[in-house]
Amino acid sequence: MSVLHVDSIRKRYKDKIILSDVYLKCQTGEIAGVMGRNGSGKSTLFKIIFKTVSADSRFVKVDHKVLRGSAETRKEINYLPEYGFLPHHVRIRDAFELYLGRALPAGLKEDAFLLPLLQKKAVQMSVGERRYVEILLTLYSEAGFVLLDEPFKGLAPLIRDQIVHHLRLVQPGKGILISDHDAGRICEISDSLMLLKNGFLKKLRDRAELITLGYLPRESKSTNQSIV
Ligand SMILES: Nc1ncnc2c1ncn2[C@@H]1O[C@H](COP(=O)(O)OP(=O)(O)OP(=O)(O)O)[C@@H](O)[C@H]1O
Repeated sequence: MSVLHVDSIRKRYKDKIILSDVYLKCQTGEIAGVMGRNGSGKSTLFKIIFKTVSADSRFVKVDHKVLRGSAETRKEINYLPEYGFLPHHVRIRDAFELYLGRALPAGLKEDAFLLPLLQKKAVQMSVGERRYVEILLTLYSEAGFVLLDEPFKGLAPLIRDQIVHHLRLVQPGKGILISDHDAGRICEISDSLMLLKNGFLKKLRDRAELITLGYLPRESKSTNQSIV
C-alpha cells in the first residue's frame, strides 16, 4: 500500500486567500471525494498538487518520497484537468500508445464505448466522447494516484456508469481523488469525503455534513434523500 500526503498547501491570488493550510491523505485502494462550492478552490488544489499552478506553500509526498518537481510528481500522480488535454489530431488508438506507453490495457479491449472511437482523431469526436477517452487515459496510466477534476460533467448517464465501472477496476491499485458536483454519485463511490470551504479542507464524518456545512441545500429533498 502507498500513501499520498498533501500538506501545508497555501495559495492566494492578490489579496484573496484561496487555500489556507490544506492537508489531505489518500491511500491506494481509496476513492476520496473532494466537494466544495463553485470557486471554493478544488481545481486550484489539484493543479497545485500536480504542479501546473504554483503555490505559496506546497508539500506533497508519496510514502517517503517528497515530490518537489513536475517530473517526479508526474511519475507518481496523474491529473484529469477540468478542461481537456487531448491534442486534436491524435488518433485515439495512438493516444493510448503515446500516453500510456503500451498497447490498450486488458480492461479496455472489450469496452463497447471505446472501441468505435479508436480509429478516430480527437477532433472528430464529440466533447463527451473526448472526455471519456481522457478519463481512461488518466485512470490507466502507471501513476499510483490520480486526481479527477469533474469527470462526470456533461456525460450521459450510461457513460457515467461506465466510468464508475473503470474506477472500480483500477481502484485496488490506485488512490483516487475525485471532485465533481454530481454529489449523489460522489457520495456513492467515495470511501471518504472532504469539503473545501473558506480555504480549509475538512474531512467529513458523514454525508449529512454536506448539508450542515452548506454545500447541499436543506430543502432539496429529492437531492438529499439520495445522498444522506
Ligand atoms: N489565475 C487566477 N487568477 C485569479 N484568481 C483565480 C485564478 N484561478 C482561479 N482563481 C480564483 O480562485 C478561486 C478558486 O477557483 P477554482 O477554479 O479552484 O474553484 P473550483 O472549486 O474548482 O470551482 P468550480 O467548482 O466552479 O470548478 C475562484 O474564486 C477563482 O476565481
